[in-house]
Amino acid sequence: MLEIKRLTIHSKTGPLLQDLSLQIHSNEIVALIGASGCGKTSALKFTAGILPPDLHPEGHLLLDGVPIRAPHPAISYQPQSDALFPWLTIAENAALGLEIAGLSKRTARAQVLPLFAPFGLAGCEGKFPAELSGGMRQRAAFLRTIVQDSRFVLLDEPFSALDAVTRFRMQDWLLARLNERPRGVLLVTHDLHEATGMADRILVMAANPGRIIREIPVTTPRAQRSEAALADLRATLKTLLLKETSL
Ligand SMILES: Nc1ncnc2c1ncn2[C@@H]1O[C@H](COP(=O)(O)OP(=O)(O)OP(=O)(O)O)[C@@H](O)[C@H]1O
Repeated sequence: MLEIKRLTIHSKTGPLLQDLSLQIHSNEIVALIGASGCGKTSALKFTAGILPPDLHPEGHLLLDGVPIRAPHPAISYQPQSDALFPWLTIAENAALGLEIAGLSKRTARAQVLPLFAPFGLAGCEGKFPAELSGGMRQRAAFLRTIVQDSRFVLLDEPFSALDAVTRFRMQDWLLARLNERPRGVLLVTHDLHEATGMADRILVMAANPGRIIREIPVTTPRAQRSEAALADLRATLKTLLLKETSL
């Protein structure tokens, strides 16, 4: 189990997050939703060990009950921006995490290449990020994260740049993959269909300072998650989010 315990993140202007605690088991998808700016990305960056130096975290990260320091090999992270290196090809970018983990260039490449076709990236292996659409770059970043095969995966709006059909395909691919190889996933999303369709539990955040205000289990089995079956849950989430967001 991966656990964030009593996390407060201080900035120059006050706390961004206040006393946030959450757990992710190694075989579940936990969705994190909340208004823009409530601190979802900051919580993920803390867990990935890449908070900017002007933010000061106070709290604990535990893996199976043992305190760890991030970055940690059991945790991989897909940032909101694709963060691909512009001077590397898509195949080189995708293989980078594996190479950093110690695999040879050749082995890393052999592991990433089979995923290019199912991710709709066949033929893009030798291209540079600037030659791809935003949606293709996002899928390349997803590929780079998923091939690391870590026990825990942090995904920050991983499918936000994809057209509806491609998004469904990637969501289905991820669910099938997790079925084969269970992993713990923390999924930040603004898409209530994505949250209710994919997650085992949904954590709802409020802002100023960022904190979790509700935890809602999604009890409908995945095979039965039709639009109609999830309508009430989405309505509840929408009401909660509207209450917490004043424009
Ligand atoms: N380095 C920083 N210094 C000061 N404040 C920051 C810093 N980074 C982010 N913030 C602020 O922290 C708050 C939370 O930002 P964060 O990106 O975590 O929110 P979010 O919920 O992921 O938003 P979105 O849904 O728009 O991606 C915002 O008000 C943001 O302006």
